[in-house]
Amino acid sequence: MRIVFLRPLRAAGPVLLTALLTLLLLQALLPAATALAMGELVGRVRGVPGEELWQAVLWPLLAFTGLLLGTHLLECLTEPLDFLARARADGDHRRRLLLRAASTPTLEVLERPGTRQLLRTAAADPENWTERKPSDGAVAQLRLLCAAVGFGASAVVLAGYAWWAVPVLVVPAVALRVHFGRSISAFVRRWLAGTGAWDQMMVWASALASGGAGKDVRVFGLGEWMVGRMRHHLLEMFEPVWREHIRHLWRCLAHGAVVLAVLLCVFVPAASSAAGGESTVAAATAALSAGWSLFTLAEYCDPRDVVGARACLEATAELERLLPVRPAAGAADLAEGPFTVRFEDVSFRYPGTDRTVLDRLDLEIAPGELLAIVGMNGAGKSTLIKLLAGLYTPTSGRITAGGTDLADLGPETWRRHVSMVFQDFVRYELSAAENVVLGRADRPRDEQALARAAADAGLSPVLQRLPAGWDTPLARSRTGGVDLSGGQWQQIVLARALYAVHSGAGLLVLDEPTAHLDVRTEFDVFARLARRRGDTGVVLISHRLSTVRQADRIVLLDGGRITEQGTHDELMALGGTYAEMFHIQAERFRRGYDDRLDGPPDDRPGTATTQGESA
Ligand SMILES: Nc1ncnc2c1ncn2[C@@H]1O[C@H](COP(=O)(O)OP(=O)(O)OP(=O)(O)O)[C@@H](O)[C@H]1O
Repeated sequence: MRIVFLRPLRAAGPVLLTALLTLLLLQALLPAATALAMGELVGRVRGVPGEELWQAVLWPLLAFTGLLLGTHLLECLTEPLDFLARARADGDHRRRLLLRAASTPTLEVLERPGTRQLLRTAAADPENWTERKPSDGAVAQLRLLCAAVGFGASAVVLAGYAWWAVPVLVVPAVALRVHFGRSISAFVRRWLAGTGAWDQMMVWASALASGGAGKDVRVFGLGEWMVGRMRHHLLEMFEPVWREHIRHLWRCLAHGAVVLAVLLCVFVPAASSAAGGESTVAAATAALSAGWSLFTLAEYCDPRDVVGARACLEATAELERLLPVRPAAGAADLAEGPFTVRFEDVSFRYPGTDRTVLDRLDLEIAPGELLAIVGMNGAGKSTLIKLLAGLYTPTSGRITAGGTDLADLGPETWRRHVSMVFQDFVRYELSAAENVVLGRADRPRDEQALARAAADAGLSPVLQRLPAGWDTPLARSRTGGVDLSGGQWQQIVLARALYAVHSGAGLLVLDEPTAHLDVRTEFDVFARLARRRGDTGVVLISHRLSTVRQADRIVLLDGGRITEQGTHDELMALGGTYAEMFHIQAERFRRGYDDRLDGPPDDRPGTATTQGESA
């Protein structure tokens, strides 16, 4: 894969980049200029009477002093510009990467294990010394280019004083640089080969330090065992690294010996020819200085930066290939007003698996209908609503809304019309209000919709207890923040989905939205939802059949197909799997085992069939 290391630096902007390049170039040219100034200085001293010496050396001395000061000044100026250019380049890299990852229309590609690893490598967030940010590679390449110019300048100065020394020094300097780069690559590869063991070591390290596993560590006395596992994985990773380290050390010593031998090959003849009067001391001094700079310039760029950044940039290039850019809004849009959603002969398999989760399924969700989907664990209920959300596309068949295929609507258009509560919802460390208005983050905050969503989700008593009401951060780690209980979080997430509905979404999908709620709150929330849903279609997945029975229609999913459907009473009369599940839950409740069916007295299965609403 062809990697253009300098590309990330485009984000630094032309002015900053030109300034940085100029400074780096000047720094690279300093050794050649210093060699010239030294030669000139020493040359002026020779044969000048004492009283004229000061006059003779004044200008070369000033030039030499200027070069020394210039070295320091250039370093001071380069550092902040270098920092700024790197920050801009890496910031831009991360922004592009995260936007790309967040813009995939479906989750399919993100869920592949390979993609996750690529995202981690491309994240420009080094976790060990082998990893580098894109800016490290880019600046290293920039330095390499400047070093090549400086190298050429030093070679020219050297040729001016001792042409024969040029091949004697240049060839080994370049060869040693290439060899050193290869040695570093081998070292990095050895490190990377051990990252699996490192990850395993980190599992135990974080378990030992975490509060969650801390209980197991104490109860089962796992401390020593875990430390032993850590040590095992640590040695698994580091023993080969240490061996490579020793080899690298020997290589460095060998390099030093070669540099010394090569320099002596030039210095000794240069010094002896100056001593013998065949050349001047000035020529010897300049030649020695320029010759030495050839080797120091070879270190102007750290090969680790290039090798480390290569992995990051290769992962980025691979992600650019894998992750499609943000799709343009679909050409079609839904007509204003209520719409019907249809699953037409839909089958689905998760990518990389051969199990058919949904099998030629047909289903219709009418506007204003409260549809419940039930089924055993793993029946495909959550999968069905992920397809409905457009997070996956059907393997075959199609899903339509208002007669238009979701694929033609495009994910961005469709998501304005649908609102969801997922089983595994995310707790954002934001204020209560910010958490709710995320339901329509693309619009300005709508106070009326916010108040209605809070009332419908039964959130008002929770808000009253929050120290700063809507503005309270929902994380104890933030100043003035609080931690909510699981049920209270569920109400926040429900309010978020309802906020989207009050802002125009025509379909509300709830996957186990009340699993953490107490019975009274759940009953109130559903009573309000049933009463106020208007034209909004509601799809509800719940294992609590006392909640489900309020639905207009109940659909039983089994083996990826709908095997039963009807109202609660119809399904009970049918005496099939739904009725069996309901009886089992009722029996467990009667024996006091299961809290899933407990509810207001008139709501308990087996005790009453009518629904009441509480205020
Ligand atoms: N991301 C995924 N990749 C591969 N298989 C998956 C993925 N998510 C779910 N599955 C599989 O799809 C099947 C249906 O899962 P799904 O979560 O839809 O069931 P469910 O009816 O919602 O179950 P539950 O009641 O336990 O929540 C299961 O066999 C599950 O292992």
